[in-house]
Amino acid sequence: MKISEMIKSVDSQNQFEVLKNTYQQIEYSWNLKLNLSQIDTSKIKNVIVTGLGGSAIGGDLLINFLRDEIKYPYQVNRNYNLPKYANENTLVIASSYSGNTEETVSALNDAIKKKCQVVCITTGGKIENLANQNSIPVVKLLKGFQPRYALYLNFFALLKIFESLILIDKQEKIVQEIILLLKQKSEIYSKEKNETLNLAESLLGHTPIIYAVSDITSAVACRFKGQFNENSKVHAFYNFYPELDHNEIVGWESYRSIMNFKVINLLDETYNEQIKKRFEITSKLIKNSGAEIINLNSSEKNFKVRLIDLIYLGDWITYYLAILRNVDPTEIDNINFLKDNL
Ligand SMILES: O=P(O)(O)OC[C@H]1O[C@H](O)[C@H](O)[C@@H](O)[C@@H]1O
Repeated sequence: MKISEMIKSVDSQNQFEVLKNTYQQIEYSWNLKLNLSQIDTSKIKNVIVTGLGGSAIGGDLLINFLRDEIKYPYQVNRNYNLPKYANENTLVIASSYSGNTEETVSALNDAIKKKCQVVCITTGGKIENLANQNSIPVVKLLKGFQPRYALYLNFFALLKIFESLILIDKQEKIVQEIILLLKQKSEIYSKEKNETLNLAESLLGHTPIIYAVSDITSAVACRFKGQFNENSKVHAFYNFYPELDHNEIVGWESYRSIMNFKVINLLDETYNEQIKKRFEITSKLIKNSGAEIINLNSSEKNFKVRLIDLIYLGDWITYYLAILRNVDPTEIDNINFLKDNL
């Protein structure tokens, strides 16, 4: 059966179109007119982004994206409460696409209690209500997406907040480059035959293990894993160099091919030379133990563009893996069951 026919029969909410139009999410968020006059930038000493799932990954991605630019201690919080140090000198960005994720609502309440300076990113829900009641600025996202498919809305809104508060330099040029790239890639990846579909085919029947590098490509690995879980409904695991060379590498000694792992190395030219060697040596050991490896990298010139290029690549691979496995890339039954029973 042709892939376009398979898509018609399993993709209930047309995520194919959502993926194709991803660049429009960036345009939307980047063109937002923000009013953040309540925030006193001179008081900010540290920043916390609080959220879960796709909304937390937006926060993680900022660490990778701005790794040479953020001048403040910065943390992503994925829990009901904020860390003890949060106070009036903390900028808290509460990020929830739906506005109803209970951990984020609770963390927002904590931020209000601790008198932090707060900005919310959401489409509405409880987060928007709480923000309105407490005169907190809200950056409103476009409605109608599954939260994880709205990562680009979320991430570029976050970036815009940083830029508007002059916590970082202007990002205009790079954002326009990214928009252009995703426009081009969307044409390629939506073709009947394309590399993301081939990669998905090569992963059928395997458990992906994604390896990246701390603080450089770590958010991309986390995104890949989450998308394999939620879109393709498979287990996936991720880890980072150099840490994995101090523990996980030993686990490969007892690997058996029946386990069907497939390693995805996320490579980048900016990695430290020793890190590159670590990838080579560790990959040799993995191959010797019987597992296959897929090397992925982006050939774009700019590091920030490469990061988004890889994220977009992963979004398509995990989407096609869902289609090939005949599972709906929208449905997340176990998460719904859990939420109904909490
Ligand atoms: O961004 P939010 O609406 O707070 O959602 C946060 C997360 O919640 C759920 O568990 C979804 O399945 C995830 O895909 C989502 O990223």
